[in-house]
Amino acid sequence: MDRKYIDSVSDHYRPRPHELIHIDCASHTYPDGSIGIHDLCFRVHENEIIAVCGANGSGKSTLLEHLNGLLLPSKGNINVMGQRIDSRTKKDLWKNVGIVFQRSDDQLFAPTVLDDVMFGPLNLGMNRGEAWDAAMKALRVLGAEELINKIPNYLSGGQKRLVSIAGILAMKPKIIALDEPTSDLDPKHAEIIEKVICELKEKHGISVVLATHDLDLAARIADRICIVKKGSVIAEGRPSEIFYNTKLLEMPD
Ligand SMILES: Nc1ncnc2c1ncn2[C@@H]1O[C@H](COP(=O)(O)OP(=O)(O)OP(=O)(O)O)[C@@H](O)[C@H]1O
Repeated sequence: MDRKYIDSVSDHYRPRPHELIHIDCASHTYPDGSIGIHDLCFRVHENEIIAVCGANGSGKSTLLEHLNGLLLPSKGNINVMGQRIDSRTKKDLWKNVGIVFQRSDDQLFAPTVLDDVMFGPLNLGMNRGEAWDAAMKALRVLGAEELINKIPNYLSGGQKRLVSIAGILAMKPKIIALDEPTSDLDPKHAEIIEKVICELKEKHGISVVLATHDLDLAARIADRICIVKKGSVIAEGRPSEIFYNTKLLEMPD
């Protein structure tokens, strides 16, 4: 693995929180031969916010989709809470790891917001009463309960984002991955999403992995930043370690 750029000041001297996900991906190659990620090692610990940052096409979304087994390494392993994930076991992951996609339209399809948010819990085997409770609780956490009877298609971009997050939260996952959660949002909605991400960790003990181009957001809320370049993690550490590393910031794309 080419780790020559990895920041050696990383956090080996800090107490290690419990590891939830460990991805060791020698490569993920798409059917057309494009390499999405390679030589990449990525860990998610209990109760942390990780920001994955990098240029367009650097592999952020590909990495996120490995977190819940939506994609599997062509060569390599994923371990989630001690279980090795393969095509047979990946379904077990879906209740523990939820992904909110970059385009909310990819996720919303039911006739009403409530149906949409209840879909995941019902799919996990909750009865209608339990699914209703889980959906309403998730919508309340996001301050979006007044949207329950709306048609998802007609929501604003910010509302769609909130409902997409609610749909994942209602499944009570331990980890949530958010792909570009604040892109296309006005400052007010971006601020709501930022607050929600912090609360997911602080009040609900959920670990959050976000892929973002917004370095200010990453610096404000992440416990750890991973910089991805051309499919590999080239540096990781606390925001202060990453953003004061001028050598790293001056590296060309
Ligand atoms: N379905 C696919 N088929 C073929 N190649 C793909 C596919 N999805 C992604 N890729 C390729 O994999 C590489 C990584 O793409 P990825 O979408 O993970 O990057 P990203 O960092 O999320 O980009 P962006 O910031 O633009 O969303 C790119 O070269 C991309 O062209």
